[in-house]
Amino acid sequence: MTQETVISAQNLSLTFQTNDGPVHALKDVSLDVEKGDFVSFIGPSGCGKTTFLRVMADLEQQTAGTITVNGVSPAEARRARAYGYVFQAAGLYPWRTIGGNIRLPLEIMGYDKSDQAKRVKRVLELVELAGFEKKFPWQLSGGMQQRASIARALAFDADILLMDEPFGALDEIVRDHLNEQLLHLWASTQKTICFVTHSIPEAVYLSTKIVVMSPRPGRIADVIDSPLPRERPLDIRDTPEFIDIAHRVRDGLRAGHDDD
Ligand SMILES: Nc1ncnc2c1ncn2[C@@H]1O[C@H](COP(=O)(O)OP(=O)(O)OP(=O)(O)O)[C@@H](O)[C@H]1O
Repeated sequence: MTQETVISAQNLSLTFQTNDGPVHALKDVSLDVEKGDFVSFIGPSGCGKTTFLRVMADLEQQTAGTITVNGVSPAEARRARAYGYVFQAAGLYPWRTIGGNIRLPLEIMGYDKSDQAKRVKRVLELVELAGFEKKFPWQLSGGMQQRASIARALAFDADILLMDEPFGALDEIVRDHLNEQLLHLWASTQKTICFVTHSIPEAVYLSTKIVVMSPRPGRIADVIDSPLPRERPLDIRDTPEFIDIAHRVRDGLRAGHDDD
């Protein structure tokens, strides 16, 4: 099978100039993400996970190195609406209903009204918010708002989903369920997903590739190609294979800390 590289970073560095001096958020990061990969980025706070995602999304510019998204610059990929982005905070417009928030990118992209309605219904079911379409964000819990923001990023079917700790604020049962749903969605749509998390089990459960990062400056400490099958029931988390990968992630995180 020929692989198609969707995101390619070569010796990518990003240094923020601050009043307290330069902050080396990313240093010499090289990574290829293939079409259909589910890549998790895991590492301690401040290791540059969000910054890396923001460079992919053209929300930050690297200070050295190169990066392409779908073979073009992040700016061109953004203009081509190559990706949906789910932020840590839900970021819903308070004056729009949940349905209205999810519909917004579809309206901007010119989907017809009946297609908009179908898509809103489908993604609301996917995140278990069916029936909440007419509610306003402030009428939902924080976790439900985050699920709505995930629905919004799923609604327009971009090939790439960039997800920055989307499930961090959710309780464990809902999180497990959304993890399962996300895997189903990924398997059925063959999207490429880049996913930031602090959770080792979440990274191992979801990913085909786990990128372990270390701080100061943000570098890649380990890249683990998961040997787990793509079809994953939740109880795969009790298997020796799963536990082995989790150990390797933990070792990578620990090695990064030793450099401090
Ligand atoms: N706009 C900015 N200006 C200056 N420094 C920044 C800026 N954005 C991020 N940083 C710094 O860059 C480093 C990497 O930040 P980043 O948010 O990418 O880390 P992270 O791994 O996503 O952390 P967390 O897990 O806490 O979300 C941190 O030291 C942070 O303080």
